[in-house]
Amino acid sequence: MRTIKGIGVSAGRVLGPSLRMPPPVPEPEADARFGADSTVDGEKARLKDAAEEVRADLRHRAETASGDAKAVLDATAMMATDPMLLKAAGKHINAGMAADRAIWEAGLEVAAMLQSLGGYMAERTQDVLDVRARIVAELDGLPAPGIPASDTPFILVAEELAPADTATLDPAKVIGLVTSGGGPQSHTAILARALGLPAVVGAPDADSLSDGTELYVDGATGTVVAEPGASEREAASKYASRVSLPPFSGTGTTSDGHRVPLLANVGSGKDAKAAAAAGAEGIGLLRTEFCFLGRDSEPTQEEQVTAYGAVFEAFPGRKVVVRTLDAGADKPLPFLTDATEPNPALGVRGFRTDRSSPGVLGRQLEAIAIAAGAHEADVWVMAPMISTAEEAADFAVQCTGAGLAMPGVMIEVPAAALMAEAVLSRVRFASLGTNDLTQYTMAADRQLGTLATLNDPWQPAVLQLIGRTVEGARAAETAAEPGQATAAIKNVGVCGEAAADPALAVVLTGLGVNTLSMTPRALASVGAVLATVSLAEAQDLASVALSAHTAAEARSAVRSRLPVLEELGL
Ligand SMILES: C=C(OP(=O)(O)O)C(=O)O
Ligand SMILES: [Mg+2]
Repeated sequence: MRTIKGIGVSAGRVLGPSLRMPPPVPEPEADARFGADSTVDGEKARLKDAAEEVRADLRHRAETASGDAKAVLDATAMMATDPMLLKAAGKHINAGMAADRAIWEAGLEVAAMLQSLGGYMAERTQDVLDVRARIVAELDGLPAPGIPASDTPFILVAEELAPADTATLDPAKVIGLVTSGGGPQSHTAILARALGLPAVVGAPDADSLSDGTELYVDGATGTVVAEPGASEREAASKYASRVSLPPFSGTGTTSDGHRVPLLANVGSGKDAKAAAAAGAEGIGLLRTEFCFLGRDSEPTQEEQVTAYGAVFEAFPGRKVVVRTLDAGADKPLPFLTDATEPNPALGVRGFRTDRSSPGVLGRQLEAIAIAAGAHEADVWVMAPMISTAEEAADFAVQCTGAGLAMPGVMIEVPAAALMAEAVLSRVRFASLGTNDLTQYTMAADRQLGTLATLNDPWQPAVLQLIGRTVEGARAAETAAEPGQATAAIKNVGVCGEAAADPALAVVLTGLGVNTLSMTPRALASVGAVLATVSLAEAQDLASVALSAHTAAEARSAVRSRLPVLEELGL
C-alpha cells in the first residue's frame, strides 16, 4: 500500500486498475528518407497498411464507445484512410521521403487546407492531426497517442489532459483521473467536474505508477492509494452505494428560502441545450471565445449572430450573461493576441485587446445585440479582465452604443476587487472569475501543476477579495441612485470553478454573492447542499472560512461543519 497526495478537484471515491496516457508522438526527423532496403512502392504499401490498421483500431474503439466519444472516433477512423491524405503523402514518398515523415507533412498540408475552407471543414483539422500522429505511431512501433484503449474500466493516469482529449474520453471506460500536473483550474479538473469523474490533480508521484496497479482515488481529499487496503475498499463500496443525488430542481435556494439562482457556464449552443435540460436557471457565463477557438481570422457578424443565437434560443425569458472575447494567455486567439508576449497572463488579454485591435469588440457587441433582438433571452454582457473603473466605464459606453442595456464586468484582477465600489458604479453587475482572481491574487500561474496548492480558491486572501467585492457592490448601489426609494441591485455572481464546489458555494452565498454559475454537472450537488443550510448558517460558515489562516484550514473547517457532504459522497 502506498499513498500519493495531490489535490482533489472532483469528489467521488473509486477503485480500479491504472492505465497511463502515452507520451505525445515525436515528430519524425525533418530529412527522413527511406533507405536502400525499401522502394517507393514498398514505402507506400507500408503507409497504406499502417493507415488501415489505425482505421480498424479506431473503428473497434468506436463500437464500444458511447456518446460524443463514439462520434469523434468514427469520424477519425474515416479520416485515417482518406484518399486526399494518402495521396499527398504518396507525393512525398515519390521524392524519396520516408513514410512516417511523408504522412507528417501530408497531415499538415491537409490540415492547413481544411482550415482555409473554414466552417465545418475547419473543425476537421484536429481529426487530421490526430490521425497523422496515430499513423506515425503505427509506422514507428510507438504506443498510439491519446486516451488508451481498454475493454474494461480503468483509472486514467496522465501528466495533464489537453482540451483535445476531452472528445475521446469515454466516461463508461475512464472511471477516475489522476494527473501529476494540473491544478484546480486545469483542463483536467474542468473536464472531470463536467463529467462527474472523481479526480486528483497535481500529484507528482503519480508519474511512478505503472499500468495495471490497483488504485483507490478519493477526489474530495486528493488522496490516491496504490494497492489499497480494507478501509479504502469499504470507502469505495460505500460511495458506490451512496444515496444518489436527485436532479437539480431548477430553483437554487437556502433552507430558509433565500434565493441564489444557479446558472450554467457554457461555450456553445449545444452546451446551452444540455444546461437547460439539467435545470439551469439561466447562463451565467457564455465563453464566446470557445465558439471560435483555433480560428485565425475574426468570425463574421453572421457567424457570431448564429453562435450566440443558438445559446439564447435555449433560454427564452431567462438570463444569459455573454462574456465578450477573452483572448490571451490560456485561451489564445491568433487574430487578437500576440503569441510572442513574454508573459501572456499579464499581457494584452481580455478587454485589453480592445486597445490593440480596435473594432473587434464593437463588432462583437453589435452581433450580440442582433442575436438578442431575435430571441427572448434576457441578455446581459460583460467584459473580462477589467482592472480599473475607467475600463468599466469605457465598456459600459460601448454597450450602450450597441443598444445593450445590461453592461457588467468580470472581477478577476485583485485591483478591480479592491476598487469594486468605483468599478460597479460604472456598470450594472459584476461576475467574479475566481479562476483568474486566484491566479492573480496568489501570483501563481493557473496552468502550473506545481503551484496547485497556491492556486486554490479556498485561499483566505481570495475569499477576502470576494467579500470586498460584495461590499463594494452594495456601496455602489446606495451611491448610484440616492433619490430612489430602492436602490438598483448590483448583482454579484461567481462564474469561476469555485461555484461548482458545494462547500465553497455555501461560503460564497454567506459572503453575499447573488448568483452562482457552474458546469451543469455541478447543479445537482450545489443545489442539494445549499438547500440544507439557512442564510444565517451560510454567513457563519463564511466567517469561519474568512478567519482561517490557510486554504487547507478554511476547507476542512467548513467541510467538517457540513456533514451532508459526507452523506452525499461529496
Ligand atoms: C470564469 C473565469 O474565466 P476563465 O476560466 O474563462 O478565464 C475565471 O477566470 O474564473
Ligand atoms: Mg478568467
